[in-house]
Amino acid sequence: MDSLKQKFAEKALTLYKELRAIGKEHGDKVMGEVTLSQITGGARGIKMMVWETSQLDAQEGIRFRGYSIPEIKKLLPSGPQGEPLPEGLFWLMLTGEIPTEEEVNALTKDWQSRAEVPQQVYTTLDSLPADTHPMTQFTIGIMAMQSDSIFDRRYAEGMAKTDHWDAVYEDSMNLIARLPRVAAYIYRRAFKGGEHIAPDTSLDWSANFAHMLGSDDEDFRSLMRLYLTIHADHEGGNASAHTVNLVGSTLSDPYRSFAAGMNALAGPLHGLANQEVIKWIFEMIEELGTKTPTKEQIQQYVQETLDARKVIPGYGHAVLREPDPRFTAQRRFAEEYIKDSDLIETVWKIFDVVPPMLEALGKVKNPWPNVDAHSGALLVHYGFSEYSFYTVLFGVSRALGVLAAGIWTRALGMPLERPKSVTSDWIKDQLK
Ligand SMILES: CC(=O)SCCNC(=O)CCNC(=O)[C@H](O)C(C)(C)COP(=O)(O)OP(=O)(O)OC[C@H]1O[C@@H](n2cnc3c(N)ncnc32)[C@H](O)[C@@H]1OP(=O)(O)O
Ligand SMILES: O=C([O-])CC(=O)C(=O)O
Repeated sequence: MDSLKQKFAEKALTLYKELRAIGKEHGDKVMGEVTLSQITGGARGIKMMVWETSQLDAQEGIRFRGYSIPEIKKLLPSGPQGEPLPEGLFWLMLTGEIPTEEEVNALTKDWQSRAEVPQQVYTTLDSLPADTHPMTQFTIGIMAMQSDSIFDRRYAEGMAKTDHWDAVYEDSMNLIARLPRVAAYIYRRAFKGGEHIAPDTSLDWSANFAHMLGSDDEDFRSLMRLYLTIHADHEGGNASAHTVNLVGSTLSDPYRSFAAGMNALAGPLHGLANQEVIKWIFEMIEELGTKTPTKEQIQQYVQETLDARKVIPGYGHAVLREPDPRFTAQRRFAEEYIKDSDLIETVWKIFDVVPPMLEALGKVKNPWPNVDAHSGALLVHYGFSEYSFYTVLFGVSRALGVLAAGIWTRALGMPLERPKSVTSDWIKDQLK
């Protein structure tokens, strides 16, 4: 057994026993109550699952195993310019421990050894029109690998419940190892005439992904390390993570549950907002006829969007009530690495203009930017302006969190997820 799996197995067994005992002794303890507006309002704030890998605070933002983004940046093993390696975050999410450089290097090598993508994935992708949305290609590519599922095969062979986590671990590691190759293949066939770039196995997971996309720029590698780290996990209730959890709870294997989650990420109110943001900015620049719009011009354009009864993409959040620390981390990156970008200046001006306008509407609970408000402008700076691809990048990162959490969920023996729905008549009856 590799050292990560060994370490995880020890921790998971201890927590499994602990949770069982807690459940037995305190199972009836009331942990909250549910209001009518929560039932009709998208289940905001209802606690209904255990998610070990991260927890979100409305003010502070995400903490991975207790560590904030600035702490992660300081503590995790990093690339040459100091940006954290996502391999380290994956290790942390599975074990609760900050890994050593040696441990992270071993994980990089482990993923390299699993990264070969079966030929049928490329054949399947090649059969699709090249202009099929990259997120559609991504989920089809993932599903084309499903026949390789170790969980699926072992389940059919009669695997014991206590071994489920082990098979999910193997599938998850294989998926994470392969996803950059699948994603880069989609990018190059959709936008670079099918001229593919062979992997460079001397590089870490992020730098190799950057390389296969078409860039060996050291700054872009750093951006990818940061990007793939900060998008990885956002506790369990967000739409993509929750979908993975729900589908996985039926013992559908990691390929199927992850593909399902990616279809949730592809919605414009969730991960696809990253493409919507840059599309909205490009349209604004075109309409105004200037790459350096003033705050007054931006204000006017925001008003037009609101008047057309559309949302301002990249702003607002279901949980956060302060600027997203993932937005701030990207801003800091831009301040450090990028000088004189009109587009990034525009993103910052939008940040000055939008919040008071949303606040003035009197209904928006969070007027601040989320992670998607900044990411596109950074990618455009490094030459990646094909914004329909952006959510695939998000998905590659999100795999780290949802698959790590999925391993935990199986190790803790969590049951089939099945919350309760009610009819409007039932609600009216309750109010009588
Ligand atoms: C990675 C991520 O998923 S981060 C989120 C990415 N999504 C976006 O950026 C899309 C734009 N933002 C939004 O649509 C929302 O803020 C969401 C979907 C993120 C959160 O939705 P909710 O939790 O329902 O937000 P909230 O409770 O504040 O919504 C109340 C009202 O404000 C509106 N509102 C919220 N955000 C915005 C916005 N950015 N622009 C305009 N109106 C907004 C809602 O549409 C809703 O209007 P309604 O009552 O007329 O239907
Ligand atoms: O937490 C949410 O609801 C959405 C989000 O920011 C994410 O999934 O990264």
